[in-house]
Amino acid sequence: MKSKVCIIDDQNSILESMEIFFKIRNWDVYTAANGPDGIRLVEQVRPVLVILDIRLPGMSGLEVLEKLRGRFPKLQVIVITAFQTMESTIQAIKLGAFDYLHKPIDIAEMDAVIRRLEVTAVDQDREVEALDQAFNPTDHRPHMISRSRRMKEVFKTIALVSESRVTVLIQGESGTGKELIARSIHYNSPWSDKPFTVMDCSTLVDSLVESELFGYEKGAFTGATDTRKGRLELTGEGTILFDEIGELPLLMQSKLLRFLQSGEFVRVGGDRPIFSNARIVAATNRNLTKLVQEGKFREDLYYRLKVVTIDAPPLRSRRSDIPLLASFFLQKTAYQNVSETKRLSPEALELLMNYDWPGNIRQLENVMIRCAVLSPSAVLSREHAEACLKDSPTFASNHGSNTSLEEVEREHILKVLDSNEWHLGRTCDQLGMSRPTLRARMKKYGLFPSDSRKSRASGNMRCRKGTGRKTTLRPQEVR
Ligand SMILES: Nc1ncnc2c1ncn2[C@@H]1O[C@H](COP(=O)(O)OP(=O)(O)OP(=O)(O)O)[C@@H](O)[C@H]1O
Repeated sequence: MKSKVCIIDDQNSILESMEIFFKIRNWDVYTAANGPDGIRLVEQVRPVLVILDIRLPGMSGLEVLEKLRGRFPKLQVIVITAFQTMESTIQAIKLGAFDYLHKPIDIAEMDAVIRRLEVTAVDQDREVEALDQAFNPTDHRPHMISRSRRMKEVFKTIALVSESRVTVLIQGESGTGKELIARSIHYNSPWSDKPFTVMDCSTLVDSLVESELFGYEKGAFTGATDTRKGRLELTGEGTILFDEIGELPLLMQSKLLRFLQSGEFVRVGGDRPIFSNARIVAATNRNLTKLVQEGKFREDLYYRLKVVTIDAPPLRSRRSDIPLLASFFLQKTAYQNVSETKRLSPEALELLMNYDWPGNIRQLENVMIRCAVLSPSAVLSREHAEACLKDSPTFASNHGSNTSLEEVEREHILKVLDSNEWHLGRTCDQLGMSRPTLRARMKKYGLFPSDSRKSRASGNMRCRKGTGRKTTLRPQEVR
């Protein structure tokens, strides 16, 4: 089926040349010479694209744009202006025009805009439409956005473990979505109406950990003027997440182990054992096996926790998720700020796809919020995305030139392997390499799927914990 375009312009010569331009590109073309006729035409024809002159007799192009935007939010509009006034251009972009062109129209420029629009419209519309269904602001369940093969495995495990109450250990770099995975387990379980509680083991002072977790009796220590329930008790039959479990002090590790073995604990200053049926999930961005070897983490506790383990993959090993996540965060920001959803230009998307994201999804979320809020236009340019990224701690090191050719080649091959989820055929196509050459290079550089994370992690700075973390808690949640 042909795509439809409506051209609204009062100049006959423009209508005619535009009609030819689109017809030879296999579009169905409809024309109108003024605003009211144009609006009626769009209502009848329902095109995917409108080419709109800003200066029209009677009703101005901006008024037409505003009316069309309100009624057809997904309609793409390219505005044409003979007068290069910044105000009307800015106004048009603010009102959601996809792009603008100046008269006299340069065919090459027009072609480039249409190509960009087609890529954006096809790729992003399909995704944003899918996201429209996923993004429901009144639905408070956690939304995990992904289409990558690696995350499908995670989703499967979440589905399987959520039906039971087994202990789950979630491992992964900072910002990979470990807490979101824990929430998904809880909210997909039969106990989703019970509380979800977070015990952040890294931020608590040693002496406070025990009373925070188990609670205390009145008079247990100076300042204990009342009896207080700890997080375990507050969790009831719900789920308690031990975030950054690797940071738990050794003394508390043995107390937690005792609880895991018996299901019972005692409040600080108390003597009555209390039974808890809370579901335990632990998360860590540290290598627990290494901590065990170094004597910093109890081996028996480690095995108690890892009944089921889930590995949250770093974003750079599932680059196919980047467009979807970026669109999701733009949409979320627009909803939170009651503004229009910004879109990524293909060039901006390319930049995001080639970046390594050492701070993972949290970093991408922060960059997209910054882009959405600071971008003056509805379509984010590469330059703008670059400016928003540039404050990221590792951007410079990602783009530095102080590396040998071999290092660059290794990095590039690894990046393409990652983005194709280690599918060798697709990687060969993209690299323009034969399969034996690719295999030889992989051998030379020691690239194997399981090494993907290790080989990169060493060079990357970690995002500081807490940046961009949501602080709003739902009624059933306790932090
Ligand atoms: N698949 C996803 N879809 C949408 N948002 C996601 C996804 N994964 C993570 N996020 C978002 O990214 C941010 C970081 O996620 P989260 O806090 O779960 O990471 P984390 O691994 O627990 O980080 P840390 O180790 O620093 O505690 C959150 O705002 C979260 O909502």
